Amino acid sequence: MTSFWLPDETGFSYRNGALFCEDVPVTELADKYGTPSFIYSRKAIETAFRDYDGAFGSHPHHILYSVKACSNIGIISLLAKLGSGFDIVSGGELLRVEAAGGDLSKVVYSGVGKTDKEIALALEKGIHCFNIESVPELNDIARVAASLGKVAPIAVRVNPNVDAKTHPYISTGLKNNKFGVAYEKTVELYKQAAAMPSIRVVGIDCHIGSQITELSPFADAEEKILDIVDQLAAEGIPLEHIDFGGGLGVCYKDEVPPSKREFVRLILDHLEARGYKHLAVTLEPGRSIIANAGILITRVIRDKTGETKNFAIVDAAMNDMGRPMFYEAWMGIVPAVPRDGATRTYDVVGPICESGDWLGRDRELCIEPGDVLAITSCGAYGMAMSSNYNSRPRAAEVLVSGSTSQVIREREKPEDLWRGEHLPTL
Ligand SMILES: Cc1ncc(COP(=O)(O)O)c(C=O)c1O
Ligand SMILES: N[C@@H](CCCC[NH3+])C(=O)O
Repeated sequence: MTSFWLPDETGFSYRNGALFCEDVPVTELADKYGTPSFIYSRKAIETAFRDYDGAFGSHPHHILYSVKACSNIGIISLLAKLGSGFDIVSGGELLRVEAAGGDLSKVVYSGVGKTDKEIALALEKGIHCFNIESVPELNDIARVAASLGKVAPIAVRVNPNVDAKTHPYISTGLKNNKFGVAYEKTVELYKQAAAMPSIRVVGIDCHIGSQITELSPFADAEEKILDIVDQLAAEGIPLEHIDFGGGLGVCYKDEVPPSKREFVRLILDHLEARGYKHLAVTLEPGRSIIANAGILITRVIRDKTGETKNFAIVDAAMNDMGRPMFYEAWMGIVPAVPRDGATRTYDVVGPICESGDWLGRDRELCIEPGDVLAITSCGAYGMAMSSNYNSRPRAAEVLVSGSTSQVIREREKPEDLWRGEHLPTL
C-alpha cells in the first residue's frame, strides 16, 4: 500500500491503514458529521501555541493569535484559555473574540480601513492597541478618541520595504503594498502622535507577509524596525513593546520553514544585540498555529474520465478551500483509507461551475465514488475564506480532542442561504 505523507503527526496519523485525527478515525467523522467538514485537532493547536510560548522562556512576550486565519469562536476560546491574545482586523473579529470569552485587553487591531464605528467600538471595549497604517488613520483615531473622552493606545505599523519572498498576493511589507507607513516617514508620524492628547504611544509594529519560509526577511525587517526604535529613543519617545506580526510559514508539501523556536531565537538575538532586551515582544501568528491542525474532509462523488484528464469530482470545492484558486496553492490530498490497487492521475475538482474550481492537480490516487479524502493543512485560510458561491451551504467545523469530537460550527442549511433576503413588495 502507498504511504501518504502528513504534515502534522501531532494531530493526524495513519494507524492500521486508516487516517486518524488524534484517536478518531476520519471515516467515522465523515459518517457522523457528513462531508465536506473541517476537522481540527485540539492537541495540534495547543502544541503549536505552547511551542511559541515556550520559545520565549522568561522574555516578556505576548502571543496574539491572528483571528483571520480561522475565526471560529471555539478555536478562539481554546487559545484564550491558553493565555493567547488576538490580532484582529475588523469590528466583526473583535466581537468574535468577545463572544469567545477572549481577553480584550490583549487585542491589537491592524488593518488599513478601520471605520469610525469600529474605532469607537475598540476604544469602548478597551483593546491593547491600534496598529495604525497611515497619517489620516492616526488623525481619525485621535478625533474619535477625543470625542469619547478616551486616550487611544497606538503602535505604528511600519512598512520596512522588505521582500518577504512569498506569493505576491500575501506579501505586505513592500513599498507598493497598501499596508503600513513608509519606513522613512515613521519617526515624523510618531512625533505627531506623541503630541496628541488623545493618543498614547505604546509600541511599534510590522508584518511583512504570510507563508514566509526563510528567516532572512524577518531579520532584515527587524533591523529596520530597531533603527526606528533607536531614533524614537533619541526623540524621547519610549515604547513598551515591539510587534513583529505573523507570517511564519508552514510545510504544505516540501517547504522547510524555520521552526517557531528558531524564529523566536532570531528575534531575541537581534533585540539583545541592539540593547533592547527589556522590550516586550509581540507576535501575531495565524497560519503557523492552525494550518496544520486542520483538514478538510470530502467524499468522492464521481470518477470522470475526460478527454485529456481524469477528474475526481468531490463534494468540497473552491468555496470551501479557496487557496488553490487564489494562489495556485498546493494542498495535500490523501485518502482516509488508502486502497490497494493501481493508481490513476487525477485532477481533484469540486462541483462549482468554474474551471478554477480545483483542489489539486495531477494527483496519483486509487479511488472509488464514496471514498473519503482529506485535504491537509486546511486549518488556516480555509473556512475563514469560504463562501456560498453556487448556493453551496458552508461546511461544518468539528473539533477533535483525544477520542471525542464536537461540532463547533454547524453545517449551513439550505434555508440559511437566503436568510436576510426579501421578496420585493414594491
Ligand atoms: C496584520 C497581520 N498580522 C498577522 C497575520 C497573520 O499572518 P500568518 O497567518 O501568516 O501568521 C496577518 C496575515 O497575513 C496580518 O495581516
Ligand atoms: N489568505 C492567505 C493568507 C493571507 C494573509 C492575510 N494577510 C493564504 O491563504 O495564504
